[in-house]
Amino acid sequence: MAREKTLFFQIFFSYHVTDPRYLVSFLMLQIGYEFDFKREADAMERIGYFLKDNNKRSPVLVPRVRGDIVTRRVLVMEYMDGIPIMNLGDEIAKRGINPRGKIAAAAKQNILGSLTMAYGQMILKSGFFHADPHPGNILVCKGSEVALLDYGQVKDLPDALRLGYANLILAIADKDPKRASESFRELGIDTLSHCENEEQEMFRLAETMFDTKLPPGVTMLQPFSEESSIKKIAVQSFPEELFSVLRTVHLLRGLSVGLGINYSCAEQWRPFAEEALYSAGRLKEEGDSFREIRKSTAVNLGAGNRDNKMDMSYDVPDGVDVRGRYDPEFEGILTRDALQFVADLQRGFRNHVKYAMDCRREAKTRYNDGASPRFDPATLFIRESEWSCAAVPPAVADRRVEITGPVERKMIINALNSGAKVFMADFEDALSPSWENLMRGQMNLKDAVGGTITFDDRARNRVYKLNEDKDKDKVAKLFVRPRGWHLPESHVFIDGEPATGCLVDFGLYFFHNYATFRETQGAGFGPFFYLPKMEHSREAKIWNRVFEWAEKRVGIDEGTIRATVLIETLPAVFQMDEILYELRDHSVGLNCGRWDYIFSYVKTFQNHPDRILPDRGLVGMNQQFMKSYSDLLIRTCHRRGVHAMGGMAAQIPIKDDPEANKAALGLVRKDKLREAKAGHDGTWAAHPGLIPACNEIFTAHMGEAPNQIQSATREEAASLTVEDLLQRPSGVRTMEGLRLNTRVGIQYLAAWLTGTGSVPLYNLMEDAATAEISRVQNWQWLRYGVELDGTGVRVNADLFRGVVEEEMARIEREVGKERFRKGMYGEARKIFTRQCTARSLDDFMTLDAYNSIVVHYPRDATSPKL
Ligand SMILES: CC(=O)SCCNC(=O)CCNC(=O)[C@H](O)C(C)(C)COP(=O)(O)OP(=O)(O)OC[C@H]1O[C@@H](n2cnc3c(N)ncnc32)[C@H](O)[C@@H]1OP(=O)(O)O
Ligand SMILES: O=CC(=O)O
Repeated sequence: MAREKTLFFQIFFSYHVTDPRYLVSFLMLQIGYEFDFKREADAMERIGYFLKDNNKRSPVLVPRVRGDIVTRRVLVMEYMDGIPIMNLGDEIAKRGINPRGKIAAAAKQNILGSLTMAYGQMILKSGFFHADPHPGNILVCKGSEVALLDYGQVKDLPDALRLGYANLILAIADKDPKRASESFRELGIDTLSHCENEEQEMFRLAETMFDTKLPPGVTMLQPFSEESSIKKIAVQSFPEELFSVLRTVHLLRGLSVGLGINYSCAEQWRPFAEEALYSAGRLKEEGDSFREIRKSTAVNLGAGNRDNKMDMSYDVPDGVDVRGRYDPEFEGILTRDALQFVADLQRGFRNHVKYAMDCRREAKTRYNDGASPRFDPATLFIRESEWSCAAVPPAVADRRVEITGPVERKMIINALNSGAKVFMADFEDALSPSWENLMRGQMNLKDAVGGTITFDDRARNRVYKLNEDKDKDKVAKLFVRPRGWHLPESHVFIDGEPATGCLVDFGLYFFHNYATFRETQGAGFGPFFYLPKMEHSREAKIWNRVFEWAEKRVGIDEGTIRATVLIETLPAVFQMDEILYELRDHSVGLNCGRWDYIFSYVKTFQNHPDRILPDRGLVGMNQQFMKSYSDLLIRTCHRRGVHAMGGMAAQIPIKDDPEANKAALGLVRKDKLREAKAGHDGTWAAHPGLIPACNEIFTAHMGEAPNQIQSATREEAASLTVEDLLQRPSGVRTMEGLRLNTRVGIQYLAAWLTGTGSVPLYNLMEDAATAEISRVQNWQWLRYGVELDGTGVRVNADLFRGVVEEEMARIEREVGKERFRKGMYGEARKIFTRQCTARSLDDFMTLDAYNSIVVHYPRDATSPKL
């Protein structure tokens, strides 16, 4: 902070050294103001009202004044209970909080975010602002709320300067040197530049003076170094009124340095600058690009602006902190009541989830020490006794073809219209869980359940909407797959911790849709869910309790929410009866999540050199461990009276090669025929183009019967042994296998990092589960230095480095230079390589990659790393 003050005075002197009267009059004026308490009280009230009027909740606390007893010499105001921001470090230490941990980072972001928001609004929207954010004037109160004290130094910017400054903020945020130069002129900042690249230097000067962001690695600016813009450009005149802005920005920068958060206030203030210029008629709403800018910022120029309000934050209940970008469109999802519902869920179940994750870690240690998953003797009675799950709801008795896909608007409409019986709308493996994707996904589902969803594809002049006769069963029934228990939602903090991702997905979807869903889709049942990646029945028990809790909370009949559990981890195959038992009142079957299952095989046996997989392409349903798993699942489900769903063939239609397309479709048909014959009640399709074939095969096999629950008992599967279930898949390991894993893994991650969670690659569907196989298989081959068949070559770090290099070059050739340059391939390569070469295998690649897509408000504030 002291450094920032020095910098401010250095700049001050450099501009006014020729006329010391400036400094004397400036100081006299400020000192006079400091001792006029009546003026101070008025300023405090004016700013307090302004911030309250323009926000649902003021970003900072402004003390209330006891106006009746204020005089020029006496100021009486509300007592603010907090600690000075200078003591924040001590307080964090005193409370035993890790100063570099997530909680401390979250608190600091909150503090700086609140101050930035308040100052942006005051300076740019009102022009009347508190001009003294030095640390002594900032208190940190309960829940990281910030109180702003001491209104002795306030500034009332003339409109011309306020708008000129708004223009400069946009120039800095947009990195537009031309606009910055124009703004300088507009503000009356004259320079005497004789340097070569004058416009660029002016822009650097603008950034140095009016933005908080420091260049990478710099913690202190050196304004008078030979390289500095101030040296290169002599500032001849500078409007005195702007000094308070300059000083405020520099104090904010000092705070940000102190808090360890390097961020750009110009970027954060862009919406306020736009609002100011827009209201003054200087910025026109022109076409899509302007709307896009508005969408991507936190400003509310939409409905909320009609009454001239600018709501910049969600209305949250106590203990809830939404760190994701504010968007007025998301407000319909993030209502106070919905957030309260999610917070109550989180509070009720967080300890159960933590315990379950601890148990996962313990089991992992056992497997790493040589044990294998097995049936649990303690739950023999569940496996051996006769019991059934609750009857299948009539609305979903027939599930012969289910389509899956991310919660993307057009795909939701296409999937619901596709002719499939069910659409599994995915917040999990097919979705990259960015804030935007999650919130838009919730909005899309709400519209889908309400039957109002439409999508206007202007480029193709096509409007998408739901099939007209939805009452005639032409619209697929919706199942929603929330994320797995392990994934956090780092844009929503509850009581200082990131929320559990699946509780946010479930909570928001359930809260907004349960009533309509039950009326229009579920015939009194629902909503319906798919539950992923569980390893043990204790995790199913948590879900069961969540369902009971939700039913009770909203007053619907117990046992009417229904869920299908994906059996997609190796330990879970030994827990199928137990999982159904825990969910017996809420179950509607199990599903063979084959891709995650393969991934889990490698993960579970990561320390078992005798379990190394062949090429990924060879690990199909014909391998003994895969076939046995599907057979046992069918037997288990049918014995308990629920659906045994098949899985996903990876082939998708191939548009430009009829022969290849025929072959791909042939493989899908073969896979579906195997499933139907084995006794599955239905299957998954990745693409609408596969639905007719899947339908035809299941219908040919099942006829008019809605399922095979009664007819395909598969009693003989009871004799399957542990060895059948664990048998290592056979086949060769090849250089091409290693290469394919590498280019698929990197391309998938590159797509995921840019917001796409399922992609077609080499004519196959790729999502997080299939990409995980590529990752863990490379890791396994590297870890054990496997010999590639027919070459005598062993996989090692050098070989892998070369493969990565060559495959990156191939990807660049395939996708084209331009797309490659603009994409996230470099970052994806880094993550994928790190994951494949790590000493110990990370549980999930997406946990690591998630750090790259979490964006907290304010943007660029450091996000807690997982
Ligand atoms: C292992 C697991 O967890 S499996 C479950 C998770 N994975 C999934 O759900 C994958 C779902 N499938 C998909 O995402 C896509 O089909 C992909 C990425 C595999 C292929 O996508 P694309 O190559 O873009 O498909 P393509 O161009 O052939 O699409 C043609 C049309 O079908 C639509 N479409 C494709 N797949 C789907 C789908 N799953 N649901 C709804 N519509 C779809 C497209 O939107 C497009 O519509 P349009 O003609 O109106 O524009
Ligand atoms: O989630 C499905 C899978 O196959 O994995």
